[in-house]
Amino acid sequence: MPAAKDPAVDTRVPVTVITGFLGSGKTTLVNRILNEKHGKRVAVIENEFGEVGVDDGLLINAKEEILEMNNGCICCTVRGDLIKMLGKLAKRKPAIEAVLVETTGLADPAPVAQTFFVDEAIQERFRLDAIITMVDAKHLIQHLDDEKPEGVENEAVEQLAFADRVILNKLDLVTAEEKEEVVKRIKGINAGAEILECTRADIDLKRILDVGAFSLERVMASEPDFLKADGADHQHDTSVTSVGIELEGELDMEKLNDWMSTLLRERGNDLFRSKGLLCMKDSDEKYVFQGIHMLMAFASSAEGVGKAWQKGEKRVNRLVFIGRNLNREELNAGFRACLAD
Ligand SMILES: Nc1nc2c(ncn2[C@@H]2O[C@H](COP(=O)(O)OP(=O)(O)OP(=O)(O)O)[C@@H](O)[C@H]2O)c(=O)[nH]1
Repeated sequence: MPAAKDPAVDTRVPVTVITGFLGSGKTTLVNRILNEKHGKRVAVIENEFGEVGVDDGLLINAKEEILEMNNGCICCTVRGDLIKMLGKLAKRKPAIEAVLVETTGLADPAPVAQTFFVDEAIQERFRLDAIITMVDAKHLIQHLDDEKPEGVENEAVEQLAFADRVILNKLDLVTAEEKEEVVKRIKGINAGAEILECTRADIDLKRILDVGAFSLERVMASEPDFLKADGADHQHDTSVTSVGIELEGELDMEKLNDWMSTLLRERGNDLFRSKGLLCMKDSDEKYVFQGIHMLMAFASSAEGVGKAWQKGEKRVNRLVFIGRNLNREELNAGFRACLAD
């Protein structure tokens, strides 16, 4: 086992892994951290599930470094990319002082954590500070109870089990009784992690950043093979897929609203997540669509959500659906029909 360094003299760059199911509020938390005047040079590594990335358009225009990894899942195929990115960050001048890794909503955090202990060069420069798991208070129980095919992990359970801190987000969407039920379920999976309650990821960042909460010894005590696992032992639920659509042209807001409302009302159970960056007829603003099961919302860059279209930026609509039983042709045709005449 690699020797642990004394945290008091450990000068390595702290890395915070932000995990949590699809739509739980990870990007909202990253934006909050980037907005905060903490005076640190922070780099963000983003990994999104799906064929079309949207999160780059949702992160605020920060001076910080944002690195995208969208060619696969961070917990299996792209671990090499993560190591390469960290290697590059380590050479930055002036030096990066903190790294945030936002995983996909379907990632198992264990192999991501393992990266910081199996690669010597990474271990020299970085230390895994904490695994933070975001929880959508409204939808967590549904995801914990989701029946998986034989041998397939439930990501929502894994993400909680591995958490050093749990952020119980979206309290505005649940009653006090519902919240208590969610807390009970979280404690049933992970009794040791501190639970921080909030809405819109509004928490005291001192409770999650540079807290030295990850303990290799503790993980090894419950998972003795943690450092030996090669990622091949965990299987994703292949019935959950994504459909990404990229389409040029201006959309008709009314048609889009009608189509999306009907789609989420009828298919919301299977549609875990939908999100998009959109171009509306007669508007220079970039619109953001956010869907989580049956809940949906539109916002625009005029309201401070996402970034406005940049000068010279090609105005292409990007929309992604993640869920079960997705019908690609139907989704493509439905979206295309929302184009303005
Ligand atoms: N009502 C409510 N909505 C929230 C809260 N926190 C975040 N949201 C909204 O939930 C949606 C998803 O938030 P994100 O931060 O994009 O979630 P995410 O975990 O990054 O999503 P993925 O990366 O797609 O897995 C957005 O529309 C947010 O504005 C909250 O506390 N309450």
